[in-house]
Amino acid sequence: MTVTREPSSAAPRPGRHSAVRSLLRLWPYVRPVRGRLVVGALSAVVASCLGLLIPLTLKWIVDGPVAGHDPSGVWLGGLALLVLGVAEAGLFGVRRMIVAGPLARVEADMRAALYARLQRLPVSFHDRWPSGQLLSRATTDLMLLRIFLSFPLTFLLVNGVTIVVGCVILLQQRWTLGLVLLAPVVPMVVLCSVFEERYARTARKAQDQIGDLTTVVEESVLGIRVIKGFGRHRGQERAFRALSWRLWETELRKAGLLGTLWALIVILPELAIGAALVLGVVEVGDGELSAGTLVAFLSTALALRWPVESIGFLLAITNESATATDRFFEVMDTAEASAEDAAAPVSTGVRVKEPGLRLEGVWFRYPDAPADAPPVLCGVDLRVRPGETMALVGATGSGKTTLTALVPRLHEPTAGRIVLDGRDITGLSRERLRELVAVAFEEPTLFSASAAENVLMGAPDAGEERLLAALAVAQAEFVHELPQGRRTRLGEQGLSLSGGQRQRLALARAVIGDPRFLVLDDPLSALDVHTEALVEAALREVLATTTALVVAHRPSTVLLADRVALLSRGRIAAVGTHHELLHTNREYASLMSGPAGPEGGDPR
Ligand SMILES: Nc1ncnc2c1ncn2[C@@H]1O[C@H](COP(=O)(O)OP(=O)(O)OP(=O)(O)O)[C@@H](O)[C@H]1O
Repeated sequence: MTVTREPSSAAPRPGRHSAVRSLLRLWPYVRPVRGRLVVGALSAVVASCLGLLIPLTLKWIVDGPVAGHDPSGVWLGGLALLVLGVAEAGLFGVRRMIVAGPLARVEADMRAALYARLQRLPVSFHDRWPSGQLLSRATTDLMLLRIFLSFPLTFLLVNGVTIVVGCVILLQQRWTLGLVLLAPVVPMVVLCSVFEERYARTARKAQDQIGDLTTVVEESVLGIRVIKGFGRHRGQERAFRALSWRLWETELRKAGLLGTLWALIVILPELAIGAALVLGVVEVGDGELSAGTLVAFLSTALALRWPVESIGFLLAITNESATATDRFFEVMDTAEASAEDAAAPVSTGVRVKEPGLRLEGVWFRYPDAPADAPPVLCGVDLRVRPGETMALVGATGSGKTTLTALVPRLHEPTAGRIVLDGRDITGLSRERLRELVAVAFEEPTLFSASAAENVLMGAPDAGEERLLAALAVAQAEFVHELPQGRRTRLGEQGLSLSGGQRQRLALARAVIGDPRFLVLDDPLSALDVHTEALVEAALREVLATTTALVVAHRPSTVLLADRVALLSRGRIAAVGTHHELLHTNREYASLMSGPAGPEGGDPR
């Protein structure tokens, strides 16, 4: 068995739009640099059209100075060719200089917008979307879009104009030969539209598979300890190889489609040029056409080869970019549709003059839970008085963590409401709610910043004194022993620390802001008995002035609380002091004394 997630199509996605409609959605990001893009495109159009003057100059040289044996005229013609070549190259260079910087800005702006949106998305969104899918959208997809804006977007226009101008020149030179050259246009248009549809599907598949692969790599790196500990590296390797194999197959299909299109796009015009050459030579032989005109005609046709041939390649990148745009906006749109505030039940606005924390008829079911699964919480009523510490006890899987996540609005209740100091939390701004409520989870997450920065996340404006006090409460003074003291940078996710050290830093982060409400999800589970006793002694002082809800598995943690609430089958089954419940409630007594609880869980 491997620990990889399902290929992701987990990431929900709507049906595909046309490539143009998808790409038009980039406009708000491209708008600020539109001037530069237009100037860049115009320079490239002028450069490309200057290239088309070269065959006309050749015609002048052949029919004029060469036919008239005029060496100075040939030199003049050569000089004109040189000037045209230099001007063409110079203008293409100018275009690059004009657009490179602004387009890097567009990419950075889009990435920043995506990152900001990801930060604001509800936890339920992150539960649903594999992280690799989000990573690949923020990196490879956005890079692809920058490449599209700087190259294919301009060159689809430039090559289109060049082909039209070239065709006019060809028809003007000799319309009969011109028609021969234009004959492949209709089959090529049909081919391109069939290709567009097929390539779009395959490109989408490949980009999603890159996301899946990124997820596997990310999970393997983050979970390297588990993988090594269980000797699962071969299984992981197999999973990775299977996914890369699938990606390889899709990439081969893409290459096959592109190869077929390219071959036809190259062969059809070559055949037409061959036919025109034969006809042209016959006409020159019959004296109906000058040699210079034939040279100019064929040079123009050859000059149009690259613009025509590149169309397949440009269409391919355009298609992939449309897919990348869809993938980018799938996240941005989901965010708009399911942003926390939008998902929140409408605030009743009722002000109850009652301090403390109250849960009223709270129901909750995870959005991605199976349809036949019962709700995790089924009408929870609980009141925590101001300054009181309420322990929340229940069997494993009874919904304690879920309940605590509702208070800081990491999830929204399906029904019912949560009231802090008489105000429905849905009526409080996010900032106000974060000021009022601090949380510490059983699985402490630290960031690759210094120990002090991690703690100060709980109160960015707190000074040195409060930082030291919070570290003392959490018995996290070990940070002073680190190589650079509390300024020591912690490794990724704080993995350079022990589980207990991480928990203590997370606890310090929760208490530093001196919050009115403290929600602790079994915050001492990784501590040894001695350290736990020290933290509890210090925490008692903090809890004396704070209204707290503390998930507890062990009697020692329960004893921190004034009262205990027993969560069972989605409801609060009993509330009382630890000793009252021990004597009056068999389920509670069994949970606290060790044997498996009634839900079959391990009460630890
Ligand atoms: N993101 C999720 N999506 C769907 N179901 C979930 C999700 N998270 C938790 N659950 C389910 O919700 C139920 C309650 O989980 P929760 O983590 O709240 O239990 P708990 O009482 O805190 O357990 P423990 O004591 O082991 O920490 C479990 O059945 C779990 O499988």
